[in-house]
Amino acid sequence: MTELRRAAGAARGRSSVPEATVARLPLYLRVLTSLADRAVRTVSSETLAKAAGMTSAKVRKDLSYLGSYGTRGVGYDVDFLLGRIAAELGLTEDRTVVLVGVGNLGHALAGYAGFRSRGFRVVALLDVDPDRIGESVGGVAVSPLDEMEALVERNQVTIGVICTPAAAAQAVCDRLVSAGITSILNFAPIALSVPVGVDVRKVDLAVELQILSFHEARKRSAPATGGVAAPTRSPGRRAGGRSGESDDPRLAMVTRAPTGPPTLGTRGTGPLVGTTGGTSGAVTGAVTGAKTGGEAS
Ligand SMILES: NC(=O)c1ccc[n+]([C@@H]2O[C@H](COP(=O)([O-])OP(=O)(O)OC[C@H]3O[C@@H](n4cnc5c(N)ncnc54)[C@H](O)[C@@H]3O)[C@@H](O)[C@H]2O)c1
Repeated sequence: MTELRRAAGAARGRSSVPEATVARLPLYLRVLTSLADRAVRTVSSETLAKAAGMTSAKVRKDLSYLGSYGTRGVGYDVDFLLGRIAAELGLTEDRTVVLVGVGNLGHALAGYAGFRSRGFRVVALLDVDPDRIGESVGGVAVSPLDEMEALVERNQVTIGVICTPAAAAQAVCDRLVSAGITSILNFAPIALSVPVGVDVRKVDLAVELQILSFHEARKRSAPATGGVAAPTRSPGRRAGGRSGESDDPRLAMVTRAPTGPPTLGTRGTGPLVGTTGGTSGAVTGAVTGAKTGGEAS
């Protein structure tokens, strides 16, 4: 706890950290958490890089933004680094979440234990279907949509998850924003409009599959040597480490054709492949970049 307080204090005085680095912090957090669980006290940038699927140079650069330079020959203090990253990501306090639309997807998400273990507490489930009201999912009872405002206020919720059909999503979003929600995770296949100051992230697994399909197609059309397509390598293990390396951790777990695809969208806004570090498990990949006052397409 002292470690966390120290880290939170340091975070308050921080300079701005690049968005690409912020996107990689959940990956480091996951690796460090696993090391801490095994009572590992220090870690080298090389070990961290290998586990997170990127180069050690990038790890060192990223961590330098947090004021963590490590000790030569020793590495980084795992607990301290955990605290710094948690502070940077605002994870030193639990976040409450409201989920709207408790159908197939909403059920799966609401019952996902990984949210709580990472500091996200689903405190309210909302739906319009009278048959769902009162049902308990993950220990939380489904409430009527009409109770949204009261539940958001009572639980000081700032994050909303939308799992409704697309046709209902914008209205639900507007209502969430009016109720005080300032961050939205949208699963509905629709681009949401939100006022400035509200962040939206969109998850679309179909986009992920389409991108995997793209890579499958490229693998097949890649020039074969002796009848075998050239091997693909993960960015983190690429010799030299630089060529084709992405700043986005969502690409870190993807094997790609050696030449890499042409632009698949603007970094941070386009569809990217892989597993998002902060949302692995029930929510994987397909998270488009967050934008203040609008949704990435
Ligand atoms: N992003 C992805 O990768 C992904 C994957 C699967 C589904 N989806 C999308 O997620 C959404 C939910 O899919 P599903 O399979 O769970 O559908 P579903 O029909 O099983 O569930 C939708 C739920 O939303 C509720 N609902 C409808 N209108 C509402 C409103 N105005 N307010 C509150 N609740 C409302 C319904 O009563 C229902 O319980 C859909 O938009 C679907 O396209 C996205």
